[in-house]
Amino acid sequence: MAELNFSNLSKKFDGVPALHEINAQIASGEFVALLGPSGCGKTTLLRLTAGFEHPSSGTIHLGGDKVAGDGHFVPPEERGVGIVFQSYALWPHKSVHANVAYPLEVRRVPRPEREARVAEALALTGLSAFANRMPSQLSGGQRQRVALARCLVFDPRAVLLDEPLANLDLALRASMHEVFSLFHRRTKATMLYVTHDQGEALALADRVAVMEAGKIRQFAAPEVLYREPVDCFVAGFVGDGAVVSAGITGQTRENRLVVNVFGQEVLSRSATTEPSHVCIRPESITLCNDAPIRARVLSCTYLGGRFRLTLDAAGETLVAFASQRAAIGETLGVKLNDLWAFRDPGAAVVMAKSLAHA
Ligand SMILES: Nc1ncnc2c1ncn2[C@@H]1O[C@H](COP(=O)(O)OP(=O)(O)OP(=O)(O)O)[C@@H](O)[C@H]1O
Repeated sequence: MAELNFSNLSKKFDGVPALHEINAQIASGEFVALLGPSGCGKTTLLRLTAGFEHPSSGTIHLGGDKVAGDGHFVPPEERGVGIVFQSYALWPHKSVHANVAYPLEVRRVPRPEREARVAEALALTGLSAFANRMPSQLSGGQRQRVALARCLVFDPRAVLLDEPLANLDLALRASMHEVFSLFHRRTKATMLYVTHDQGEALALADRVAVMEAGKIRQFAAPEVLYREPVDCFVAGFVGDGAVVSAGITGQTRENRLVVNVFGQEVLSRSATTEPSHVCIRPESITLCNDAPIRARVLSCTYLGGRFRLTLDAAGETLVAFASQRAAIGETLGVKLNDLWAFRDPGAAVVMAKSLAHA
């Protein structure tokens, strides 16, 4: 397996930027998810890595070799990357065994070795009993496992997956998460996984690159994205909760900030002393009758074991968990603790604009 490196990578289609100055390093054996809304450039980054597109500028290195950029271009079939598509892309007239064996036939691997490697790939993906079936005789999840086995069998330098679970129903998606995790643990493959489903990205990846409008906004471990988002976009896109503007009023000896939220002083973790916003996750909210921040219940949904409430506090929508059902329209007290404060890069611009108007 090999590390993957993007350096100042940009791509334009007919002069319109789809990716802008992407810089990222993916370690050998790392599982990275590309997460972002439709049109943010995830698939374009994957296609550039596979060799289906040429970069407009910048370079891509795979395992230390330059595969694209600066006048170099290694074609897809020579990059040694495996690709798993949403549509499975299996040969319909070949059995499961023949589909998985195909990449080895193309590479002229001798039959005994081929048989051993196919058997191993089928065992790894739990498909040994299905070797003689045709793709039409398999479920969607089983077909996707064949695509995974076909990818794994030739020992690729990296595995690229483009929304591989998008065609499957919710229950099957959850069980496929375990298949992907197991696949990754056993093969130690370098994996680049495109999804717009944040649950999938946070559950599966070692690190997640959150993209928006052709740029990477934050590239970090799932728990860091959730607990320490760098800007309003990431805070709002990843995880549940609210993003509210807030100003600093003090600092504790433990380097916690005291910020003013809804007219109350609240302790916050932060990487800056000039925050513009706080991120309020459900875990930061305790509901208690005598708390000074008052919030009106907008909705109450039973999640099994607990209720998810949406609350209106001074015009902002908060999300909280409760052990008991709350009535819609009821007013509750909200206590905030352990928020995350950050400075949104856009905040300075907003301030400058409003000053200019004044
Ligand atoms: N071949 C192409 N020609 C012109 N524009 C393209 C082409 N491929 C992609 N684009 C544009 O580049 C931008 C990024 O597209 P891309 O498919 O990478 O987004 P994405 O994040 O994968 O979206 P989705 O989640 O909807 O698949 C979009 O604005 C898209 O319209």
